[in-house]
Amino acid sequence: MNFSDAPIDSASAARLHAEGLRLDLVDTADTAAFSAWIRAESRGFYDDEPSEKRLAYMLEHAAYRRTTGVWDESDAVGAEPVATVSTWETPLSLPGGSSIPVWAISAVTVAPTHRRRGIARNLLESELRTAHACGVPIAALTASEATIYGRFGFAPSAFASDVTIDTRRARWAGPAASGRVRFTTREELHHSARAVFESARRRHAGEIEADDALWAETCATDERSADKVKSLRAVRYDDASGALQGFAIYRVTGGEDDFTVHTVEVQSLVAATDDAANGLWRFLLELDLVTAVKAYLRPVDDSVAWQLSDRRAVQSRPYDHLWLRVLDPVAALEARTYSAPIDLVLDVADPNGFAEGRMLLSVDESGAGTVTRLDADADVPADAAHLALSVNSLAALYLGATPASTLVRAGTVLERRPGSAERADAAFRAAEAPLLSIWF
Ligand SMILES: CC(=O)SCCNC(=O)CCNC(=O)[C@H](O)C(C)(C)COP(=O)(O)OP(=O)(O)OC[C@H]1O[C@@H](n2cnc3c(N)ncnc32)[C@H](O)[C@@H]1OP(=O)(O)O
Repeated sequence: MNFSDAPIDSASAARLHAEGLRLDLVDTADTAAFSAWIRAESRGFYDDEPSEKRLAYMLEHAAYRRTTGVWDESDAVGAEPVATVSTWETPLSLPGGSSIPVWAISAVTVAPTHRRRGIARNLLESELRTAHACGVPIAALTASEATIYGRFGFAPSAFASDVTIDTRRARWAGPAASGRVRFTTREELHHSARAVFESARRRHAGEIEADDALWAETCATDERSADKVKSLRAVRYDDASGALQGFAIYRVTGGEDDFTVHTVEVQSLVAATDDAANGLWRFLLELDLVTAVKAYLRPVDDSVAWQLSDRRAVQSRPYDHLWLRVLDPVAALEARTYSAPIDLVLDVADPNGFAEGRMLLSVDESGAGTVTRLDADADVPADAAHLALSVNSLAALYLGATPASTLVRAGTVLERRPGSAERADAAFRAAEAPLLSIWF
C-alpha cells in the first residue's frame, strides 16, 4: 500500500459523515471531478480562477498525487469540494547525503463557508494515519501560517532567508568563477537543467525532489499565470569544460522615476557547485542600472555574505520554511548520519502515539546511528545522554537546524542528565544549515 492506492481513512470519514460531510479521494482521470477540485484549491488560496491551460497542465502533471476532497452532502452532485488536500511520497535529503521518504502534504484548504468546524483537523489526522499505515516515517509540508501545524506534531525543521543586497555598497570579493554565464530560456532550462537541480538538492539536507509540477514551477514554465512570467529572464552557468552547473531566473523591476535605479528579483538561483554559485551571484550583483538584488529561499548560512566588500550590504530575513512531523522515530533517526558519536536516550511524547516512547540512539565513530526501543521505565545506560522532548521538538532537532541546547533554554526540551544537550548538539549538527529552496 502506498500514497496512490491507500484507501480513505475510515475514522476521519466517519467523523465528517456525522457532520453531513463526505471525505473521499478524487479520481484524477475524471477531468470534471479533478477540475472541480483544482478550482476549489485555487479559491482556497485566493488564486485566480484557473485557466483552461492551467487545468490541462494540472491534469497532466499533478494527477499522480493522492488527491482528497471533502464535499458537503447537501450540495448538488458534481459540486466543488469544500476542502482539499494533496499528498505524495518524495525523498527528503538528510545530513550526510542520504535521504528518507516523506509524505508531502500540500493544498490544504477549507472553504470560508466551512471553516473552524474541524475539517482541516480531520484531513490532517487522516493523512498522518495513512502515511503511518503506508510505512512512511515522516510527513512534510510548507505552511501558509506558523500557527496551524504545531498542534499536529509538526515543527520547523529547516529555515530559509530572503535577502536584499544593496549593490551600490557591495563589490564582489569572492573567487572568480572558472566558467561563463550565458542567456537561455526557461523552456531550455526546463529541458536540460533538472539534473543540476537534482545534484543541488542532494547537497542540502531539507530539500525534496521536484516532481514534474514542482520542476515546472521552479523554471516558471508551469502555466500558473502567463502574465507573471513575461518579465522573467533566464541565465545558465557553464563550467570551464562547458558543462551546465547552475542557472538563475530573475526579473528586473523599477526604474520608473530614475532609470539607474532598478531592482533584480531572483526567482531561482540553483547551483550544483560553489563555482556555479559564484559565477551566477557575481553576474546578478554586477548588472548595470541596478541598485538592489533580492533573492528568496536562500540558505540562512549563505556564503554570499562573505563574498562582498561590505557585508552590511546584505539584509536577511530568516523564516521557518520546511515543517516535519516524525511518524517513525526509529526509521527517521537511523536514516541520517551524525557528526559525533553519542549514546542518547530520548523520551518522546506524542499525543497521537506514533512516535511516543523511550529509545536509545547509538552513534558510532563513523557517524552511523542505530536506534533501540526501550521500555518506558527501562534503565538509562550510565554513560548515555538523556533528553525528554515532544515529537515537535524531535522534528526541530532532526536536520540539525536548531540545537538541542537552544530548545533546553527555551524550556521545550528537558535535560534529564546535565551536559546531554551539548552532546546532542555535537551529534546532530550539520555542516551546512538545512534548506528547502522551493514551496510545495
Ligand atoms: C500545507 C498547506 O497546504 S498550508 C495551507 C493552509 N491553508 C490556507 O492557509 C488556506 C486558507 N485557510 C484555510 O483554508 C483554513 O482556514 C485552514 C485550512 C487553515 C483551517 O481549516 P479549518 O477547517 O477551519 O480548521 P479546523 O477547524 O480543522 O481547525 C483545527 C485547529 O486548527 C486551528 N486553526 C485553524 N486555522 C488556523 C489558523 N489559520 N491559525 C491558527 N489556528 C488555526 C483551529 O483553531 C483548531 O484548533 P484546535 O482544534 O486545536 O482547537
